Amino acid sequence: MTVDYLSRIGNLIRDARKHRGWTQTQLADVLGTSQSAVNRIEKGHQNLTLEMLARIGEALDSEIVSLGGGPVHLRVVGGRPLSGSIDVKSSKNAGVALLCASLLNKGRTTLRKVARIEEVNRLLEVLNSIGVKTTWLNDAGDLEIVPPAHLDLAGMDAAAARRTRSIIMFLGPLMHREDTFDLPYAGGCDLGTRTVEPHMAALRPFGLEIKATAGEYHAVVNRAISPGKPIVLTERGDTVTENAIMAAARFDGVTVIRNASSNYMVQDLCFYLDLLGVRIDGVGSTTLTVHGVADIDVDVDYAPSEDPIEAMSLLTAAIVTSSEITIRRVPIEFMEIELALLEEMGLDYSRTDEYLAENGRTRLVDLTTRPSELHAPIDKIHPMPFPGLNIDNLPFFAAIAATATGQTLIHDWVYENRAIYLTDLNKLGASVKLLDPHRVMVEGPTHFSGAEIMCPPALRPAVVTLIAMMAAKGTSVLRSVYVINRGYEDLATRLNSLGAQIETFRDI
Ligand SMILES: CC(=O)N[C@H]1[C@@H](OP(=O)(O)OP(=O)(O)OC[C@H]2O[C@@H](n3ccc(=O)[nH]c3=O)[C@H](O)[C@@H]2O)O[C@H](CO)[C@@H](O)[C@@H]1O
Ligand SMILES: C=C(OP(=O)(O)O)C(=O)O
Repeated sequence: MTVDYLSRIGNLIRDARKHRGWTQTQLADVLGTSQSAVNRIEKGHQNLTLEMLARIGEALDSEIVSLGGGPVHLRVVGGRPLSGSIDVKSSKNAGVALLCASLLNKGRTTLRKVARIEEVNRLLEVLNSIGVKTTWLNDAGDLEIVPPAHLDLAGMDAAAARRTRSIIMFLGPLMHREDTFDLPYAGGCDLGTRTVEPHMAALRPFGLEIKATAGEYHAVVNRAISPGKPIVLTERGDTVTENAIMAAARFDGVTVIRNASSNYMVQDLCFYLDLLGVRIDGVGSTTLTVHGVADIDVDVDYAPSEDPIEAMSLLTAAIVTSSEITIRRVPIEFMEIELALLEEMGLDYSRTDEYLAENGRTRLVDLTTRPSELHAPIDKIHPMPFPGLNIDNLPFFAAIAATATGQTLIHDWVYENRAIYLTDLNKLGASVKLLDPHRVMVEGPTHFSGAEIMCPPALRPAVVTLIAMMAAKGTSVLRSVYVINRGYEDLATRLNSLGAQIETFRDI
């Protein structure tokens, strides 16, 4: 290996170790070596065997290099303006909720234009392993789901289940089918600890008791227990609301859920359940009244709405590359605050009149961006449960703030371990200062320049890094991008259709 290659690998190992939150000593302990050896490796001063590389990759849960069949990387030639139009795809978060909700129905569910993303693939693997028949009907992403009379829960593909957090949404539907069942712990992005306690509290009034031991949730349903009063969620979380709704959907009675999330994926779930005969009053508000039905056996066809987070991602790509593009099919109700803030920062754009999504409910517009001189907002930027600036859209403001003149404070109060990944933008020439685990100060404007970076193990920060690379002069490499494919379908190809130059590659 040449010295240059060794130092590149060393940098990737250092990034992967830091993403894990480990010190050099912690990594050394796992590898059975010394801290000084790890230090030499990271500096590129140590020859490495392939075996050692594989052990490091395993320890850090991040394949540093691989031979064929391994992780996918992206090579980005930046500094190219974008042009043309692009359609927003349906959302990951409605997609996964509806896959879980299909378990409430004995009949066939057909979902239209489901985003073909890794998160969906993992859930399909889980569903198939327990006996659910799923078929992609065409290239448009129409998906047919036919549940079996009896689920084979013992056959569950635990490895696939552990790679998603969405598996947590099996709790609500499964409690109607089984008296006892086990589920692997929910996984997903590395964003710090994400509690499941609110899920347990929301489902307890329906008689579901969950014990967590040895990497599994053990669920027992006591059918003598039913909610006698409104269920008050302790957090206005999206998946916890969905679990409560799915528990209520087949509870033979009326359930009131307060402090419910009214976010986009919750609305899609309610619209789907409506087609199944479950009436839900208050959709779009924080009090939902669910009129459950004990048995659901309906052949149903539903088209989940477009993804506001993908819309924000595309908008960010346009802003940081100073481009004029049209983003079609933007679910405007879930982007209004983001757009209001961007207007305040000086974004010049236009929008069409509203039209309806295929679900007949969600309001869409097309947005056309124009190159703009942005300035930092006066106040800090922070997310809130809907209606607020979307929690998943917050990271995009780091890249936008980096192109704006002045200092922007971004406060990510929600996730314990997400703001830190935004400092990866510094490798591309930005000035992002981590003030504490939840706040970063971004100083712009930035002239991004290319770099090789290990993908942060969190979806949105990873896409923010990719987008900054599109604005960076020169060539960048983003390594191990599974996490991006978890939430975006064919992102590189679709950005290329707008004029980006992103090549997908693997190691030899
Ligand atoms: C499959 C899916 O739909 N995933 C979304 C869902 O995950 P999900 O619903 O699983 O989100 P979590 O329950 O993990 O909530 C995210 C974090 O926010 C905190 N929290 C949330 C609400 C609240 O009122 N107070 C509070 O403190 C939670 O403690 C947690 O730390 O919602 C998240 C927050 O919008 C999004 O990032 C995810 O994309
Ligand atoms: C955190 C996210 O999703 P998940 O709940 O799937 O981890 C996200 O979409 O940014």
